[in-house]
Amino acid sequence: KRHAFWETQPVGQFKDVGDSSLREGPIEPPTPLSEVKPEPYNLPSPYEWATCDMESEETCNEVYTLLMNNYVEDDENMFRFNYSKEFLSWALRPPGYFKSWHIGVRAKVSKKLVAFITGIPARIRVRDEVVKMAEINFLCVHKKLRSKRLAPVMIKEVTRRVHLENIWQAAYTAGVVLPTPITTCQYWHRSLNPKKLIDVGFSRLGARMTMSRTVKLYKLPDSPVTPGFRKMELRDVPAVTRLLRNYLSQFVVAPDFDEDDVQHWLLPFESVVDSYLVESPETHEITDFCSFYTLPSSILGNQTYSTLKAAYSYYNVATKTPLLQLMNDALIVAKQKDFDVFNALDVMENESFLKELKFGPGDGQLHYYLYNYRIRNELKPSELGLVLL
Ligand SMILES: CCCCCCCCCCCCCC(=O)CSCCNC(=O)CCNC(=O)[C@H](O)C(C)(C)COP(=O)(O)OP(=O)(O)OC[C@H]1O[C@@H](n2cnc3c(N)ncnc32)[C@H](O)[C@@H]1OP(=O)(O)O
Ligand SMILES: CCOC(=O)c1cnc2ccc(OC)cc2c1SCCC#N
Repeated sequence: KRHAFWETQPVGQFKDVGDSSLREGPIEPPTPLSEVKPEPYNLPSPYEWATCDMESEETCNEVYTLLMNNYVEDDENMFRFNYSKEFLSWALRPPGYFKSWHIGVRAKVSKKLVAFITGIPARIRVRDEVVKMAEINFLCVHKKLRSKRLAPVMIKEVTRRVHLENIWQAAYTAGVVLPTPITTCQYWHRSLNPKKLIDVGFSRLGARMTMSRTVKLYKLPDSPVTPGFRKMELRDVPAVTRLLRNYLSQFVVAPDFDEDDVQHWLLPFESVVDSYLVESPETHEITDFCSFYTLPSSILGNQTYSTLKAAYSYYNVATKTPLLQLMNDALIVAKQKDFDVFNALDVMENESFLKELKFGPGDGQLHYYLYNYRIRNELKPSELGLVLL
């Protein structure tokens, strides 16, 4: 069978695509908590479940090392994501998080961490419904344990633990096609250090282009051009929350951020997330906002370079400054911070600036999924207001 596991799950099935008789919303009703399986699913005998305490430096380090060696690689095995320990601790401990949703699999004898999957709670709005969901991420099975059907067991276990907290929906992304994407996005890349990207083999010199001509093509001013452009501070949380909630209301699927969420997800955190805003010099009103997160990648099989420093566009709101100018200022500060590349998905209004700011389309796609929630028709990326880490 094509998807032996996913065809058993309450997700949109390929055979249902286009069936307009199916209503939008939950696919299955909640189960009474007394009927949720109280004990963990069975693992193959050499392995055991382990709840990972991400407040523990040692455990954080084990998770970091597992992911550094076994997490997502691009199709050409040129890069592998290398989420930092600080990033993982931040990404997994938002307001209201559950430690029990940070799930590891260890070898019983050696106690070695060999697999991982996580959930964090989030309020996600789908059209007019705000739904409590789990955002599932960092699913990883050690390279030596692949293709043993471990992933379905891990997915069922995180599902069980989410159900125990009376949450029945989830959101997740993947580079692979599963039943059934709610939308499919394209990655775009803006070179900040074109020489390095050419040296590692990601980019190629354009026809009739010299290296110095290419460096000049991607050159940026030394500092942002927008008057009042500054780093976000704690005192800005209420205004940024208002700005962001209003902006995100236009999208079909978007997070329902409150001030605590904004303080966690968008306040600058060194080497993890950067956020800037425009405070009008005249009125002191906060009119615009931009942010990006730091996700390095290991460069596989290159003698000269070991790490790619990549910035990923996060949430951006332009109400007075043109979005093009705001994002160019984001590129300028990312270059100042020595990032090699600035990546963005074609979600929200990003399409309006990608080509003009010299982003090039990537060859990877990112599929978005909802678990136990049917969307009537597939969304356009521009209808999506959700960025998962
Ligand atoms: C109400 C709460 C609900 C919460 C849960 C919601 C759902 C959350 C879902 C998770 C969201 C994660 C989001 C996330 O973390 C972001 S996507 C990143 C996923 N991780 C990686 O790509 C890291 C490198 N790869 C690996 O570690 C392994 O290849 C993994 C572990 C990916 C699969 O391990 P394996 O050794 O290669 O494979 P088997 O164990 O033999 O299992 C094969 C089965 O797994 C299905 N598969 C493969 N990749 C998948 C993926 N990325 N999502 C979902 N399913 C995936 C595959 O279709 C097949 O099922 P099928 O036979 O039906 O086709
Ligand atoms: C230079 C442009 O490519 C990347 O930044 C990059 C870096 N590391 C990865 C690790 C795993 C990986 O697996 C899909 C992709 C990358 C990519 S391209 C897609 C992410 C973006 N933007």
